[in-house]
Amino acid sequence: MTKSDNITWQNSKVDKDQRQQLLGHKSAVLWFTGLSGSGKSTIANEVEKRLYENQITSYVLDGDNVRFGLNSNLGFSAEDRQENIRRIGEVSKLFVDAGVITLTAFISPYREDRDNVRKLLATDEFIEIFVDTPIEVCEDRDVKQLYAKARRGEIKGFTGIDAPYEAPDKPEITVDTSKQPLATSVDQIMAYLNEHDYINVETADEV
Ligand SMILES: Nc1ncnc2c1ncn2[C@@H]1O[C@H](COP(=O)(O)OS(=O)(=O)O)[C@@H](OP(=O)(O)O)[C@H]1O
Ligand SMILES: Nc1ncnc2c1ncn2[C@@H]1O[C@H](COP(=O)(O)OP(=O)(O)O)[C@@H](O)[C@H]1O
Repeated sequence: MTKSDNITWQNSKVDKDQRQQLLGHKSAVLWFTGLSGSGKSTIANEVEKRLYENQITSYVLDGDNVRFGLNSNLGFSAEDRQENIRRIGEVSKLFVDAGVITLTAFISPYREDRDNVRKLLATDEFIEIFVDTPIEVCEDRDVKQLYAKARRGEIKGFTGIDAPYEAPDKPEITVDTSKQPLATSVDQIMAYLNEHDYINVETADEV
């Protein structure tokens, strides 16, 4: 649905398949979801590094960073989170069309919002990665001291404390950073990409 009248879709002369051929690998979104502090950014950035070292074009869209720019007019109400994820879904689709392996690190707490992004893309272009780290571990880490603030009532509607997190039903990949080291999660994701023919990387490197 669009608010604008009198707009026409403009076809390009170079298509996604050609861009993928040029880059030498398929494109897709690696959609990380999980609580604040679960490890989304850490893993996404390490996977990006590993892909780069293997000459694979990738890009990380990160919750905090995108909220400084594109989504600076959005807060943390359910409606704003929905719009946040909708926009990131659309941006991810553009990146995938450009041939890039796109990694997104957003809490994306609502199942319906994530499923709407899945619907925007082809079946094999959306890879949901559930960073299933228990809240006790996230809260214990409290990287940004936000859980402490939320417990003191200084932040309202904090995910996992007084705002919901809906876990995925059937994520393509699940990692629990309280049970496995960073390198194992990175290997697991690289292996998935290799096994499903997104990339063709000979051996796993050290993280
Ligand atoms: N109320 C509330 N709830 C959850 N998180 C909060 C909140 N306020 C600020 N923050 C900080 O914002 C980061 C989450 O932004 P996202 O864009 O990923 O959130 S969402 O997907 O729209 O739910 C999140 O970053 P991460 O820790 O990287 O997940 C927090 O640092
Ligand atoms: N096995 C692990 N995998 C990923 N992160 C880990 C692990 N163990 C500890 N951490 C730490 O947990 C924190 C996760 O923070 P971050 O990646 O910013 O999470 P998120 O993006 O989900 O908010 C980082 O400080 C990271 O160093």
